[in-house]
Amino acid sequence: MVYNARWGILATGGIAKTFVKDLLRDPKARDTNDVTHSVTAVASSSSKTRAEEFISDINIPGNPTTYGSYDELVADPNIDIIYIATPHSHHYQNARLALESGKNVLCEKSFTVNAAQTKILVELAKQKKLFLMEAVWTRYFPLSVQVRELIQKGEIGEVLRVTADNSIGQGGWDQSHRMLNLDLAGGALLDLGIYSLTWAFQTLYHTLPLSQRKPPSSILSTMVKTASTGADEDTTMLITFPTTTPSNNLQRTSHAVAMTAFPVDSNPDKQNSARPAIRIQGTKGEIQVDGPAYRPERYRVISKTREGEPVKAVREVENVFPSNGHGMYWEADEAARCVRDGKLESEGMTWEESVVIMEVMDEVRRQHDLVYPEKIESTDYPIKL
Ligand SMILES: NC(=O)C1=CN([C@@H]2O[C@H](COP(=O)(O)OP(=O)(O)OC[C@H]3O[C@@H](n4cnc5c(N)ncnc54)[C@H](OP(=O)(O)O)[C@@H]3O)[C@@H](O)[C@H]2O)C=CC1
Ligand SMILES: O=C1OC[C@@H](O)[C@H](O)[C@H]1O
Repeated sequence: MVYNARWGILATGGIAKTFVKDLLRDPKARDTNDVTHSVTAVASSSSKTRAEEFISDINIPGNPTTYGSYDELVADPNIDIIYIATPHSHHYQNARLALESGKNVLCEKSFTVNAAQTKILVELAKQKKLFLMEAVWTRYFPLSVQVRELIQKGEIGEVLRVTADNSIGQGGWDQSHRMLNLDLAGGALLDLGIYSLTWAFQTLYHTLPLSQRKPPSSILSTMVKTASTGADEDTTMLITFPTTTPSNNLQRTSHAVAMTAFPVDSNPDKQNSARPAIRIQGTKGEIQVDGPAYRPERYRVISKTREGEPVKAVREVENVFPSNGHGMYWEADEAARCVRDGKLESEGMTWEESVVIMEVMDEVRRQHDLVYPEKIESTDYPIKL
């Protein structure tokens, strides 16, 4: 039996459009034969007309219902799961609205503005027996799954160090733009740094059995804020994970350097996407992942060669994007399967891991006194933002 997930789309901005286009691509093209997707409703906080335009722009079939408010959307009985695509500042209020109304939720990254908000959403989902997932789409790429499996199989030995960079070399946004606007929880850390942290965590944390996953023992960071709004524009984190599997009785820790920036670029000339944005370094070799970190295109496995040994061939694997998609359909398939199976959370991005990553970002912000407006940081509900 094929399960069809009926989606409600909350907000009609840039990523909502990209996500819905991927939802509409033929699942069979990516060998997904057990779930399909349909969009049954779209809501815009701007107007019902905006929702109608969104539908006609993308040519969404099936005549979805349109709403001029999110309140109406969450009351629609013909929705299995709501995709939240508002700015970071609004995720807590929007996700809470959906959960309080009994709806399953896939919410864009960063999940919320702080860990306290994420914890409340998780408790609510648990209490109401609803599915809730932070939409960290990169984790569901076949490439990410393969890299995690290679690490777990010991292909590069004990992984001791990861460097992950998600820097875009862009700027010049207006102060009100969501990338810079503190009222929308803008800045590099929450928007882009989350992907560098994703790589640190999915390699050094997620690859361990659940019982062995331990939050970082130390977090050091540096941050540069933009003069215009005070949002962070260049943030680097050094994250140390406690040892869980001592090798040869050596109490070694692993660590990650997670970087993100607006003014510098992980791939400056854009001519060659074969720049490793991520390096995963182990005792027996290294896996390099070519950026951008949020939409990686390939990885290569380089085995360590000892003096006198023949050099082993470098294995390079492309991440293929079936039906010329963006790659958001893999997370959508995962969400649909979880809802179908009555799972409340996804194994690829557990609630616990989302909370730990939010706690890392809280700590980095604390170290640099980066605070968003009180309304945005608040756990009160409902608040009109
Ligand atoms: N996974 C990925 O690759 C990407 C994820 N993102 C994430 O998606 C989210 C949205 O980003 P993006 O689509 O680029 O943002 P946009 O600014 O393009 O869209 C945001 C939408 O949110 C709604 N919204 C509600 N309240 C506000 C408000 N006060 N100010 C602005 N918008 C508001 C609007 O829709 P409406 O008027 O219809 O209600 C708006 O169109 C962010 O969390 C971001 O981190 C972004 C880009 C890529
Ligand atoms: O999630 C994202 O990935 C792609 C970036 O361009 C975007 O700013 C960010 O929100």
